Amino acid sequence: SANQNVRTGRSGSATAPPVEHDTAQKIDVNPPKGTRDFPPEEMRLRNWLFSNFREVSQQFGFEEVDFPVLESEALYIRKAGEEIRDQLYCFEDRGNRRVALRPELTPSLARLVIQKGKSVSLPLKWFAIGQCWRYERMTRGRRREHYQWNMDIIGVPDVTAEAELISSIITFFKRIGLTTSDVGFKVSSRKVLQEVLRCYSVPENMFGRVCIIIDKIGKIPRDDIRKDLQSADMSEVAIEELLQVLSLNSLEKLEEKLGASGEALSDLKQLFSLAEKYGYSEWLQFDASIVRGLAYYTGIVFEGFDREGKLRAICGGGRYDRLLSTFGGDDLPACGFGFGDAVILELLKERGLLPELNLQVENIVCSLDQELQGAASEVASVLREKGQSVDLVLENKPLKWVFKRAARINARRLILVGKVEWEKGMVNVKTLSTGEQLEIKLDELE
Ligand SMILES: OCc1cccc(Br)n1
Repeated sequence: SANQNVRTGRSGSATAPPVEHDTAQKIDVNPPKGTRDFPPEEMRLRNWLFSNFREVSQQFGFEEVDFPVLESEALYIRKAGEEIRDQLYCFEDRGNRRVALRPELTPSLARLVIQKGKSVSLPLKWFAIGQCWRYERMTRGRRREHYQWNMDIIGVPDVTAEAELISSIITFFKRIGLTTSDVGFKVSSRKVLQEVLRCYSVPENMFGRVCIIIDKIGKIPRDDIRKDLQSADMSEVAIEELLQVLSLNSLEKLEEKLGASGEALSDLKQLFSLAEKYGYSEWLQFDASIVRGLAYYTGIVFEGFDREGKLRAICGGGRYDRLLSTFGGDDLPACGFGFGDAVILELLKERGLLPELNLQVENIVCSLDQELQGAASEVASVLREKGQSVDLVLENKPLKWVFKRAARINARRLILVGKVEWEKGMVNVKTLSTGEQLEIKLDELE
C-alpha cells in the first residue's frame, strides 16, 4: 500500500481471512509525559468530584460554560514574569498561527464576555470545569495537565461577590466531608500592596510584576526576593516597608500601618463582616502575604489551604477588575477562583475521605443456550425500556463465569433465559444478595 505503516483494522468477523498486518514497532502504550488516562476506577472518582463541583455551582445559581482547550497564545502573553507564562504549552499551527493549550480558564471567560458584549445581562455567574495545560520540563516529574473548576461573577464591584464565591467553596468542602479543622482560607487584598507602593512612588506599571515577585515569598530565598524587587525599581526603604506590611496578620495591625481610610482595609472589613453573616468566619484568616501568582488580580485575593501545611494551595482566586481592557474590551468588575483536581484528592486521601465508588449494574442477563441469545436480547431491551441498567452476556459462557461477572459488576439480579421457562414466556430471576429465585413472566418483570 502507499503508506507501508498504515495499520489495517481488525478483520470484520471470525470467518473472514486474517488481514495482513504490518509488523509495526510496538507503540508506547503510556499516555504522553505529564498526562493521565482515566480508566474506570479513576473516572468514577473524577465524575464524583466533578458532580460535586457542578451541584454546588448550580446550587449557587451559576450557569455552566466551556471554551476551546486551544486558544490564541495572545490571551496569555502578560509581561509580569508569571510562571504560567514560562510554562505555556504553545506552538505554531499549520496556518502559522501562534496558539496555546489553555493554562487557565479566566482569559477564555474574559474573551467570551467581550464577544458577548451588551447581549448578556449582568451580573454573569458562570462556572466551568476544564482541562488546563502547562509545558513544564519533566525535571520535577510534575503533571502537565489538570482539570480546574472555576466560578466567576462578572459585573459586581462589591466584595459581596467574593463573599459569595468563598461561600460556594466552603459549601463544596462541607459536601465532601472537610471541615474548618481540615482547611481554611488566607485572605488579603492587592490594594494593600498598591497602597504601600504608592507611598513610595513605585510606578503603577510595576504593580503586576511586584505581585508576582511577592508571590514567590516562601518559595525562593529572601535575598532573591529583595534582588527581584530592586530590579522592579524599588528602593531599599520601600522593600523593607513592603516586607514588613506583608507579615501582618490582623486587620487591627493593618489599620495601624496603613491608616483607616484606605480601600484595602474597608474591603477586608466588609468581607469579614459578610463572612460573619454567612456563618463561615472561622474558615477565614487575614494574611497580608497572600497575593496569588496571576498578574491580573486587582483587589481581594484568597487561597484555600490545608491546616496541616503539607500540601500546596487547594484553590485560589480574587478580583480582576482590569482584565477585559487588557484584551481591548471595556472593563467590567470581575472576580473568580480556580480549583484544581490534584491537591484536593491528595487531601481527601490523607484524611481517609475518598469515597468507595463501585460499578453498580442492576441486572445481568444471560441465555442458558446459544439459540436463546436473541431471547436474552429481548429481555435486556424490556428491562432497559423500563429504565433499568442491564449487562447482557454476549457470548456463550459457563454459569461460573456469569456469577463471577455478576459479583464484579455488583449486579442486584441475575436473569437467566432458559428453554423450558422461555416457552412459557417466563424467565428465571435470582436476587443475588438473598439467593431468592423466582420464575417471572417477561411482561411482569419490574
Ligand atoms: O497550577 C498550574 C497549572 C496549570 C496548568 C496545568 C497544571 Br498541571 N497546573
